[in-house]
Amino acid sequence: MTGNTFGRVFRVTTFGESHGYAVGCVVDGCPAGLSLGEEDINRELRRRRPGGRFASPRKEKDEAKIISGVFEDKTLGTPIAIIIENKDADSRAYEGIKDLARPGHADYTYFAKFGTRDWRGGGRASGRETAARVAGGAIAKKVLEKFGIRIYGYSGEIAGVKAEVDGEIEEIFEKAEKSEIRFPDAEKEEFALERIREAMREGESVGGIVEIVVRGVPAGLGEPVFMKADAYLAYALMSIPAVKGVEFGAGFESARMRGSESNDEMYVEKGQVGFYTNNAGGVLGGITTGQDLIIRLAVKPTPSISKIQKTVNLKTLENEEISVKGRHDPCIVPRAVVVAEAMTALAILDLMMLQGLVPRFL
Ligand SMILES: Cc1cc2nc3c(=O)[nH]c(=O)nc-3n(C[C@H](O)[C@H](O)[C@H](O)COP(=O)(O)O)c2cc1C
Ligand SMILES: C=C(O[C@@H]1CC(C(=O)O)=C[C@@H](OP(=O)(O)O)[C@H]1O)C(=O)O
Repeated sequence: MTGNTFGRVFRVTTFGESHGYAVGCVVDGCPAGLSLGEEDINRELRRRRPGGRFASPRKEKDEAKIISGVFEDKTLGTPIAIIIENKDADSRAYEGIKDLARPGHADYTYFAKFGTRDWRGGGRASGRETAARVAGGAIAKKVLEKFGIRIYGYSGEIAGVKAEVDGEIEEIFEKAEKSEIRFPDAEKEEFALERIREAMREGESVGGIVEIVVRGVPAGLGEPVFMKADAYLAYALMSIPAVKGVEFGAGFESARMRGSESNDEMYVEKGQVGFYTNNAGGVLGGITTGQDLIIRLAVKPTPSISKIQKTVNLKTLENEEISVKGRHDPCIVPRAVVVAEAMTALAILDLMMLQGLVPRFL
């Protein structure tokens, strides 16, 4: 048990360090006969890759090479191995701080656990590792599409600026995809951008909220009592670096409601059970209700900032000060959206496969 694999039936193992030769993944358990090409994966990788005015300026093409498991554009049912080369790692900014633990990053805890670490960047704790999850998630998304399940993600809040959205999720998603920061509210976007710019000027960073809506999930997915659909999704989503909280539906707001406000009242129409509201976020008793899944993730501000902070030298055990230079995301939220979609896809597909809902041959 090394913690590098997610999933019970549809399993994804990621490998690679941010400043090593490559990152990548091995996907095991994918049904045979799924049409799959590198472009299916690259489309998702492009949505996540660094670059642009409000992201790390590291220039990575993030082009996937499929080196196993696909023949004549179809999956074989054998392990699918994908490699994404690191083409633009630049370790110079890390040389002067190689023994210092960046506050908020994983330098101290990796050192405490392993007694060593790849100081050239975040290593396996780097946001770069999430490119590999997005590659695996792209495959899961393709399988889910066959079952009419679609996952939509966007930036719900950035630096305290909330997107006001309403209307169909497809439209919200399209608006978000047009925005540099995946913010679906054009009016408020300028305020969010200004908060990011301000943080950048001050050597700071900001956080926010990723929102995920999953449409087309059948009622009845998820296992009592521990492999609950919400518990498993929360586990998947909390594994994303910088995610500090996950809520479903009314989430933490439920704590302030009365029973009659929180309960989703029900009705029957033409023999079908329906709900007037969705405070549950699409899960009751760990089992999906057939409504949209509504999930929100709290993403913390990027830990690597140039503002001077107190820290420790892991070698000499002396108190020191640190200012982190280099190429960092001023706000992780817009890029984490894509990672959250991928982890959602992996968890939902795995739950479906656990229940025997996906044949071995598609
Ligand atoms: C897509 C993505 C991009 C990230 N970019 C950066 C970055 O540029 N600089 C940084 O210090 N942390 C970045 N992070 C966050 C760190 O990887 C994360 O905070 C660190 O591993 C510590 O883990 P924790 O915050 O989950 O405790 C990024 C995370 C993600 C998901
Ligand atoms: C390279 C990516 O993001 C990186 C995530 C990251 C971190 O510490 O998490 C630090 C920066 O990289 P570097 O190690 O080069 O300083 C980001 O650019 C990526 O997501 O592809």
